[in-house]
Amino acid sequence: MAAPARPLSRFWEWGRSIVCVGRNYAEHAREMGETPPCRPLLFLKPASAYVRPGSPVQRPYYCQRLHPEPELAVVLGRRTRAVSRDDAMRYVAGYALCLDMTARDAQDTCKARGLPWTLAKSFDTSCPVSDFVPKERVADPHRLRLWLKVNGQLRQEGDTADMLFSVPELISYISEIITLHEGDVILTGTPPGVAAVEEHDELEAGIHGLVSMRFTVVQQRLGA
Ligand SMILES: O=C([O-])CC(=O)C(=O)O
Ligand SMILES: [Mg+2]
Repeated sequence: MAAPARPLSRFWEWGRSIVCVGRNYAEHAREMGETPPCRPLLFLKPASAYVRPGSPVQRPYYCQRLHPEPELAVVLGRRTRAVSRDDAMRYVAGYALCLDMTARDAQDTCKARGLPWTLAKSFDTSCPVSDFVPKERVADPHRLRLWLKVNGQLRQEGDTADMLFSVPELISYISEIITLHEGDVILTGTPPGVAAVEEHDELEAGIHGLVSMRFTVVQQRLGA
């Protein structure tokens, strides 16, 4: 039998929407000087933000403070529109680890001026993505440990148990606003401990016992 034209194991090649949740861990909201939100904060990345191991992560030319945010990514398996919390998990095909690469200085400027976060969050290579983990390998997405090492040193670690809004709550809430499709992804927010990385740094991140990935940071140079 021919392989499916759009295998979920390579969702980054054809999935369309990357819906990101911000401040979904109270401690990260606080370290950003924000109060934990009473409903999920949403923003988007384009599909061109995906980058796979083997290619570098760019620090944009306008950025001095690039923060990698390790996050559990939920991959949808079919069209998901206004689903209830009780039904939501039936729409999940699997998971991945993504880095929500953030130009923190650009974000600070956007926040101060009341502007959207596009320059801070949506640039090329702003979504490094691991291999796909089928849902059968994850008994409970709220019992996972996320980690990030920079140049071999542990930089950030957190438990998905500490999310403010659970995976079914996020799917239900988002799907009432944005119709999701097979291969689309929800990034569920980062635990606390974010810090800047520099050109040539080696990033390694993963979900304990499930998946890991490596990337090198390069400086974007216009015209190069
Ligand atoms: O940039 C931020 O602080 C918001 C965000 O993406 C997160 O909490 O994961
Ligand atoms: Mg994030």
